[in-house]
Amino acid sequence: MDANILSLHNLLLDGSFASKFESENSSLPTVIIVGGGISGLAAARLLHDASFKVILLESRDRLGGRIHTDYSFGYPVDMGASWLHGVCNENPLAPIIRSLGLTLYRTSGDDSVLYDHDLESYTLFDMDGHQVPQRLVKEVGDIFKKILKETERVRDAHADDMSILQAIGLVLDKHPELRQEGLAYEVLQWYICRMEAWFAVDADMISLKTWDQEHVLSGGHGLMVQGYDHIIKALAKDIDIRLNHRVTKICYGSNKAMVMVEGGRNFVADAAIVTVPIGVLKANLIQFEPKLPKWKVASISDIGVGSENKVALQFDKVFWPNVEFLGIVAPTSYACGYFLNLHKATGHPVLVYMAAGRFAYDLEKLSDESSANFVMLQLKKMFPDATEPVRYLVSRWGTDPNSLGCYAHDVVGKPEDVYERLGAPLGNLFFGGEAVSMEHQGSVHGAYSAGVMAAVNCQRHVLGKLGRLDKLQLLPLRSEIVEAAFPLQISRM
Ligand SMILES: Cc1cc2nc3c(=O)[nH]c(=O)nc-3n(C[C@H](O)[C@H](O)[C@H](O)COP(=O)(O)OP(=O)(O)OC[C@H]3O[C@@H](n4cnc5c(N)ncnc54)[C@H](O)[C@@H]3O)c2cc1C
Repeated sequence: MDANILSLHNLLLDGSFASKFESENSSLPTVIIVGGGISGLAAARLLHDASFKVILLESRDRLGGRIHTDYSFGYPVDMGASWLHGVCNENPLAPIIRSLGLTLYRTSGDDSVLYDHDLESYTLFDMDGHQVPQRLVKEVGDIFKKILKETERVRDAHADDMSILQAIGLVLDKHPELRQEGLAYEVLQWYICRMEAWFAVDADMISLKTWDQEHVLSGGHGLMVQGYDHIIKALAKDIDIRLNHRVTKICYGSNKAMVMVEGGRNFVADAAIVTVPIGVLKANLIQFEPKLPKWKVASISDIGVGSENKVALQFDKVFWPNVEFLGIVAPTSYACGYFLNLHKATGHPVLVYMAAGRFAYDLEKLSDESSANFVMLQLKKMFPDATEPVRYLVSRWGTDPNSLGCYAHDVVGKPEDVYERLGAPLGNLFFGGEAVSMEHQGSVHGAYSAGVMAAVNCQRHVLGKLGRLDKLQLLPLRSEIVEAAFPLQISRM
């Protein structure tokens, strides 16, 4: 018997059918969306605008997921995503950003070896607080580029994948002239630290085969000056959203989908779209009935997830130089650190310390106060006269049960088709979320596109079942958003 029917049958038998279901007494096609991040909201928006009845279930008491704009400093500070990667009209988020009139502060142009920053936008310090000469920063940056270029030869020479750290080791064995010593070695470690931040894992976990294979959108990288959550609010307008609804079980198949939440309430619809983070899927926090097939389970375990955390410090006055990034170099990439200077982009006296990979997980072992103290020690190395922060915020993306990591990455030796398998629908169950994005995992625009794609596939499936395919509507957004013709507003002071 179909698992859905079996579940319904069991509920009828124990007499709890009527009380347990929030049944949709409507002739409209119905879809339940699990997760209220950008991906779930993009899916909800599309289906709502296509006249579907949509219910979005979100476990937290807020929307946005890994987009979290905090206002407790009195102005927006993004504790999750903060950059638009690809400041160009091809970015699927560009129409919404334009229509909302949001400003972007561009921190790098195309092809920066630091991904989201230009080489010259940094001021680096050594562990004793001495500023690293800018000439050295630039020279080592160019050497780092050469080393990375040489890793392409290592890739060509080896059929099996290896970590980028291993490949860098092989390059330095073959080209001892590229080896660095003393302060230059520490600056090189700092570049590796920045690379680790992009993937949110340490260099021994970054895949040599795929690290540079992403088709990065053009236009460089821009900070969302007014905060990312304006996009969330715009997408959420008029959607039936149920906060504090943690989904524990999803029954799917060929007829109805049934979604159960903590506390025993159930929701039934024609289909469901799951957009919870890959970390949540990995931890089996949601039970599926029937069980997910082996190939789907394997895709979940074959996709990696890393962590990144931020400690945002608000000061009463600015005591640091007017550069975009302040960094500390150290003998290992683990011990290197850096601060994003929000003052440069927003005018607010805020520094955001960013930690990635194993260090991000280790930081979560500390209390908020200890994290802030640790970060202040780093800052005081650079600026002995640094004042104490007025307020601070600390993220915990790695251990928060609603995220369990920051975003997906390719593991070393990644099987070819993991993302296709993760995204493949199962009957009336569809998968969205950043990890499903074929080309842009780990990004807001990738998550958005994955949500749109899941909604389009879901819409086709449901209308096909109802014999109403003529009603298929592929418009990804409300027409007033799509038609907004303002240019992207980009600045760099
Ligand atoms: C620190 C950090 C920095 C980042 N920086 C950038 C950046 O600068 N630029 C960029 O493009 N990307 C960045 N990213 C990545 C980007 O934030 C994500 O790729 C994107 O926001 C993911 O969206 P999503 O909808 O797929 O997932 P999420 O936003 O995580 O949404 C999933 C939702 O599901 C909910 N949920 C979980 N479990 C359940 C359950 N059982 N039942 C119901 N709901 C549940 C969660 O609460 C969450 O709201 C960053 C991420 C982090 C953590």
